[in-house]
Amino acid sequence: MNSQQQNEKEEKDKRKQQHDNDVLFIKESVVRKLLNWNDCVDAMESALVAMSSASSSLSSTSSSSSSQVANRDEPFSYQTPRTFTMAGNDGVLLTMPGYAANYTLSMVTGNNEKHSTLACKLVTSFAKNSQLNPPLPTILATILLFNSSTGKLKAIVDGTDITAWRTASVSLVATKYLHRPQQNSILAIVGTGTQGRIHALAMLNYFPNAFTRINLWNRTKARADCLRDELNELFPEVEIVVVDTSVECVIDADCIVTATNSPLPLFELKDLKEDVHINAIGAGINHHSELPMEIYQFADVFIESNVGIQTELKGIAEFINGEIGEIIVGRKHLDDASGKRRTVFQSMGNAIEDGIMANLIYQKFIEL
Ligand SMILES: NC(=O)C1=CN([C@@H]2O[C@H](COP(=O)(O)OP(=O)(O)OC[C@H]3O[C@@H](n4cnc5c(N)ncnc54)[C@H](OP(=O)(O)O)[C@@H]3O)[C@@H](O)[C@H]2O)C=CC1
Ligand SMILES: O=C([O-])C1=[NH+]CCC1
Repeated sequence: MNSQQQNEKEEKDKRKQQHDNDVLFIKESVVRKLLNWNDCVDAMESALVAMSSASSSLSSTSSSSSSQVANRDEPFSYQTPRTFTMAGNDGVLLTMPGYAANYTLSMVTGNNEKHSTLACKLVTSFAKNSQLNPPLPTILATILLFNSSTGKLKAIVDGTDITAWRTASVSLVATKYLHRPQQNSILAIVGTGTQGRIHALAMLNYFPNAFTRINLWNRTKARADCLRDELNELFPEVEIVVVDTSVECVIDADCIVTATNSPLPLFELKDLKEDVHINAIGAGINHHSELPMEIYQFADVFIESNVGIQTELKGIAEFINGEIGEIIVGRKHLDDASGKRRTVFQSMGNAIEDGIMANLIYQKFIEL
């Protein structure tokens, strides 16, 4: 190491020491600059694996087993079902604490260094925010990130974009493992709010050349028109079509994203192709109101984590085939015998994803 490199290293160590003493605030505009699809997908794949390790299922059900797993080398995680505090008729505050350990971020860091993270996301959902002037996002989030060895708060990270990007990135991982889009595919985005928009961007960026057409549907058509204009600018080679009904949106689609607050199903089983993958993101009354029960019944259904299903996915628990992480680590396989297959990724969102994302943003921030 020459003297210039030595100085740079000392400078960096000093800055790190300073960061260890301070509580950092990482604001939205900074978080946004540090997000990119490959890193987020890598991080979310690690999160899904950490949630599905054998140790994680033990640790999420009993406190004594969590001490048994503490010395293991494999990735594992611990989280409890999130809490919901109603705030009047239109709002709710969710608390989402989680701990993940021994996970790697090889695509981001280029090595197999192990990481751990302890975090709690506080997230609100206020249905009428889009009607404000100027409008606010419906979902607003903040992530408290702790030193996972001492418990000392190390950063407060704006979590609104993280929530959007991590949800779409988890859908990308689910789509990759359950479906893998082929060339000349058609994508349907049902609901073009924050999640619908970020999913469209994610799918087009991460699976380049797969989708030749995107069908967009939104209850308020102007919002779908806006997204069409944005996508036309960014992806002139893709045909973007705004349609009048949610059924029209999905009827010829190979891959579907539903991202609405609809309390009622948006289409039926008979409206779908035989070989189709659905990422079901939105929550109406609960996290499975956008699809009719018969779709869950006649599809392979995968989720992120078994934690919280008894409260949030109760109505479909009997149809769930497993966690995405179980497919990633090879503990479960899709039955390929039929040739044609309907798959559903029922998304819920959870704390481990947010903790791993917040820690990734923190690492990138202190290395700027
Ligand atoms: N799985 C996960 O990890 C996450 C899930 N979510 C869920 O995703 C959904 C979308 O969130 P987000 O995009 O942030 O919210 P937005 O408010 O940005 O978008 C809401 C969308 O739902 C549509 N919508 C609302 N009510 C109905 C209805 N009755 N019928 C049809 N469409 C309806 C809206 O249409 P319009 O424009 O006409 O109002 C809009 O397209 C929510 O349910 C949210 O809870 C959010 C974050 C993470
Ligand atoms: O995981 C999440 O952050 C949320 N899921 C539904 C509303 C917010």
